[in-house]
Amino acid sequence: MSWIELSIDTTNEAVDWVCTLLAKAIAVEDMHISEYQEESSQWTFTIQMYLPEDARIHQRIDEIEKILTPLNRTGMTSGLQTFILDHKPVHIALESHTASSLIRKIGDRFVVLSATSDYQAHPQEIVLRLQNSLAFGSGLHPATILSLRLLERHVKPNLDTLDLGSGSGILSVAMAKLGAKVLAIDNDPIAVSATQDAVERNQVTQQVTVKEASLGSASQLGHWMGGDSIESVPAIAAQKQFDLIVANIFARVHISLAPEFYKALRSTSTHSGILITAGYTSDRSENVSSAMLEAGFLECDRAQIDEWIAIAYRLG
Ligand SMILES: C[S@@+](CC[C@H](N)C(=O)[O-])C[C@H]1O[C@@H](n2cnc3c(N)ncnc32)[C@H](O)[C@@H]1O
Repeated sequence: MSWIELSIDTTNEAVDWVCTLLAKAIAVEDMHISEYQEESSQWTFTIQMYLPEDARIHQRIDEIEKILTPLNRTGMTSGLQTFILDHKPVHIALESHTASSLIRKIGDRFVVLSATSDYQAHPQEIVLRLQNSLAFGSGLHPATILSLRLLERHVKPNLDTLDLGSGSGILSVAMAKLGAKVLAIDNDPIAVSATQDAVERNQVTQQVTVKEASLGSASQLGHWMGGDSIESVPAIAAQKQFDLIVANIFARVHISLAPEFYKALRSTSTHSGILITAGYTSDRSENVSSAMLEAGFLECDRAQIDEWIAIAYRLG
C-alpha cells in the first residue's frame, strides 16, 4: 500500500497549538517532529504526518487542512505539502527531536527533558521529564515558560495547589518537585492521560492526583479548541481548598472564573492564597486584571516574554 506524507513547518510558539489541534485527526505514532537546521529560516519545526492511501485518504487530508487553515492564515504555519511514498518510514515517532531540542532550561532551576534524553543534572536543578504527546505543554510555548517562572517564585513545600488545564502535566510535575501537593485537572482526555504519564515518569504519584474534571462553571465550557468532542466534565466545587492555583488557559476563561478562583483559595497566617494566570497576551491583561480586582484579588507579580504575559494575584 502507498502512504501519503503531509508536511508543514511551524514556529516554537505554535508547535504546541498545532499538535493539540492535530490530535483530533491523527495518532501520535503517525507523526514525526524535527527541528529545522537552517538558522535563517522563519520556521523552527517541521511536522510530518503519515496516512495510508486508503478509501478515507481524501476525507482525512481535507480534515487536516481544515484544522490547519486558521494557523496558516495567521502565519503560524507554512502551507501543507503532500508527498506520495512507497512505504511508511520506520523512524517516525514524536520522540525523535534532534539533540538541541531535548534539553530546555527554564527559569533558574527547571530543566525540561524528553523521555529518553540523557542529562546529568546539577544538584540545584529540577528535572521535568516529558514524553512527547499531543497535549499542550512541551515547555516551548512562552505561556508555559512564564507559568514555570512564576511557580518557581511562589510555590513552597506542602502547599495545596491546583493545576487547572494540566495539558502535558508539566506544571503539575514542577509544583510537585517544588514540594507541593497537586490536584491536576483537565477536561481533555488526551491531556489527562499525558499528565498521568508525566506524573508516573517523574515519580511524583504520591503528591499529584490527576482527574478529568474542571473548576466550577468551567466544567461546562467544552473543548478549548471548539468542536463537540467534550460536552461537560465533573466540576470541582472548591471552597478555601487551595493555597495556590495555576491556570495557563484563555483570557476569557480567567475572566469568567475570577470569583470561583477567589472562593477556591485560602490564606493562612504564613501564606496568602495565590492565583497564577497565563495563556494570554498583554492586550488582554487589562481585562483579566479588572475581573481579578473586581473579584477581590491584588496583583503581586508578573512576567512577560514578547507579547505573552503571566500575572500572579493574591487574595486581598
Ligand atoms: C494552554 S494549555 C496549558 C497546558 C499546560 N498547563 C501548560 O502550561 O503548558 C491549556 C489546557 O487547558 C485545558 N482546558 C481548556 N479549557 C478547559 C476547561 N474549561 N476545563 C479544564 N481544562 C481546560 C486544555 O485541554 C489544555 O490542556
